[in-house]
Amino acid sequence: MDQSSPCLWVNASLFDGLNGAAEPMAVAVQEGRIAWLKPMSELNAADQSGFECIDAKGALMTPGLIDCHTHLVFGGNRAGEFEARLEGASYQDIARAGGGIISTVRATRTASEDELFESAKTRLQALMADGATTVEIKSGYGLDLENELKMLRVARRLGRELPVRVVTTLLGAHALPPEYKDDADGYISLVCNQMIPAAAAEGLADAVDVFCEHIAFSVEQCERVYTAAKAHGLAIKGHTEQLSNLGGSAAAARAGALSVDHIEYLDEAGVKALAEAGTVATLLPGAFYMLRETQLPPIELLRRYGVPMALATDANPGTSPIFSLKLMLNMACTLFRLTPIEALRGVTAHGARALGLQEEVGRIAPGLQADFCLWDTTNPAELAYSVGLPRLTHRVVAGMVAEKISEDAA
Ligand SMILES: N=CN[C@@H](CCC(=O)O)C(=O)O
Ligand SMILES: [Zn+2]
Repeated sequence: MDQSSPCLWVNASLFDGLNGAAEPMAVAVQEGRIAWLKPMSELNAADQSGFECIDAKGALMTPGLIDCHTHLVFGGNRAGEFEARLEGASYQDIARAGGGIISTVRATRTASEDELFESAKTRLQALMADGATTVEIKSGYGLDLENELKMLRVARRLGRELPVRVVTTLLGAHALPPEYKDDADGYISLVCNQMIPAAAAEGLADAVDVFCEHIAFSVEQCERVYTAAKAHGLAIKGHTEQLSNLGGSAAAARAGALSVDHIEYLDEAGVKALAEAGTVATLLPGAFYMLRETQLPPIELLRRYGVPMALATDANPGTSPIFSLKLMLNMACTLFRLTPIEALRGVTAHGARALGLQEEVGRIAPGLQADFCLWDTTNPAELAYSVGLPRLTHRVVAGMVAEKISEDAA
């Protein structure tokens, strides 16, 4: 991505990733990074020299949005499973009968790298059209060495070819592939001894994730994966407490996980463990909605213990075929009772923390990469309040206007 020439964005209604500003702000960008911020009332002529001035005309400026949990690369789709669930089958029943994740594994294994790239590109573009500038993408539908690496190569290529930062996560421990039926420990050995070393050696993964659940892997098996990941210098994350409480979140936190995700069944001991370890709780209201779950994540406890809450789409063909972070803002408020500002922090500052990128993206602050969005409103709460509007007018990545959707705002 090219670096931009020095730009001064003036008259912005700023939400900096944590809080809103009381008055219009000027934001200076140099060499793709935020150089400084100033209230408009303090801006003088000398500040502006050497900068190209762009008038935001009062538009809301937010950090570029961060989707810290997606499964964007996959073959086929699961519309049939959606229909079966509407007729009464549960996600767990479908998984135990060899459908669910395993049906996407079959379609992903037979797809070529180019086919996976093209379909994932369309999904990623949908997220970008909604303001995403950083997107995490997991493997997890290959479940053998060759196909897990294939998925990660596609994810890396998406980051190279599109104006968006892509963070990749190896999710070999997502489900038990048919070849290892009745030998989950043997499969975990494959993940630890072959997938993790290969993904690390080829620079294909930034982190390693697991699915800790009765229909997937035990706490002990997940701990083996964490140990191997850390030995190869990779960050760790977990799908935990989505369908039951196994204690997977506390185990992940003890191992130093960046985030634990889903967490509908998390209890107070688990919340305490997150607070002690500084692990982020990632909320995924899309899966909660699609599975018509009733168990709510422990939002009040997370607030009480000061655990940062990230928010993501979990975009995937089974539990969350939803490619809009803005819809997640609304769902986090309507379903989980987050405030609009908490929800926005979830897709900005706290989303960045869930990826270990808090010194790089997620806030509009000096030194960070200049990734931001302009919206045709002045009120941050409207991003969560309304679905379909307000419009994104500009998406800026590393100081460059990657998309200018409208002439109205600047
Ligand atoms: N919970 C496990 N994995 C995914 C679902 C994947 C699928 O059903 O294809 C999730 O995050 O919801
Ligand atoms: Zn997931």
